[in-house]
Amino acid sequence: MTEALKLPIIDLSSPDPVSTANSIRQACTEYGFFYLVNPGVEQELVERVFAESSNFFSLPSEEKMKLARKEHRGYTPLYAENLDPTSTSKGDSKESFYIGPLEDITTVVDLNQWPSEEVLTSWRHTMESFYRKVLSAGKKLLSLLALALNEDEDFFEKVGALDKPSAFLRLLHYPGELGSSDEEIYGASAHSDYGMVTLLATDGVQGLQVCRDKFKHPQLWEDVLHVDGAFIVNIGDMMERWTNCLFRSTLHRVMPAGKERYSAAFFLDPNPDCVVKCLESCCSESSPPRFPPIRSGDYLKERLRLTYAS
Ligand SMILES: O=C(O)CCC(=O)C(=O)O
Ligand SMILES: [Fe+2]
Repeated sequence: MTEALKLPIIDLSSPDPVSTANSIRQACTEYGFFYLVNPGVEQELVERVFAESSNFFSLPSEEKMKLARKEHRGYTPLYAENLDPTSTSKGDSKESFYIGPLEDITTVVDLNQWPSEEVLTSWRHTMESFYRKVLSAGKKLLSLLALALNEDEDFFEKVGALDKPSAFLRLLHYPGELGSSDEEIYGASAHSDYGMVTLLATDGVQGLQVCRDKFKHPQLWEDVLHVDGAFIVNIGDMMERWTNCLFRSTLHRVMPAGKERYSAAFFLDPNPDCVVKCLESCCSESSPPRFPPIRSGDYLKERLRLTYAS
């Protein structure tokens, strides 16, 4: 039996940054998860993203495999990924599509892969609009996270995290029918996110669960219900390092719902050259840094290598 978790609700449009930052601090220390309302991304756009996502995932497998993941952009088929290295499962029952930074074409080549415009005419435009809007919500949220950590609101800019951030939009599709199997198959097996912060849009089909205490046995998994118009935000491991574990990167997973499910996760991670080093306000003589400083790009590369190793 699982119970639904009542996560805190943070309003990104609140005119009072100080009280919002206080609420964020509490949410991140207690849960590492919260709902973000009024993110400045229209519901109509979110619905179009899911409709276009469905158009892509409905294409024949050979078509999708033409855009197979390269440079961490493009399509990953069912069972390609096992997020829980301790599990022997054949992989997660999800397929996905990654879209990386939308570089200014005058300065850097676009490494993204896009479905043919003849087949999916408005697909790229929809995804680019969504990417830009969520990135802008994420940057605003990071200024509040900085305040929540007693830093200046432009802290993440000053340390170089937001100069060409490593921000990846991942469209996810969990099929409804899985066929029979002896092994336990997860939509997404238990994991914590690797980076700074994740903003997740879900389509209303249940499945996401969190485990607030990973050391407790047996583990208690609680449902995170969908809230219309809200993003589900969670703290990633890199932010946990930055804050010396003050902010929690919480274990989560997606259970098969017996019903098809779409979601879109936006992983907002620092520029690869940004060095993640314990914040002064988060360590002391009695609580020294638990992790050495690390270049963000090196950390993420290793985590991704392990995920796609098998
Ligand atoms: O699809 C979801 O609800 C969660 C996906 C997720 O946790 C991830 O991709 O890291
Ligand atoms: Fe995740």
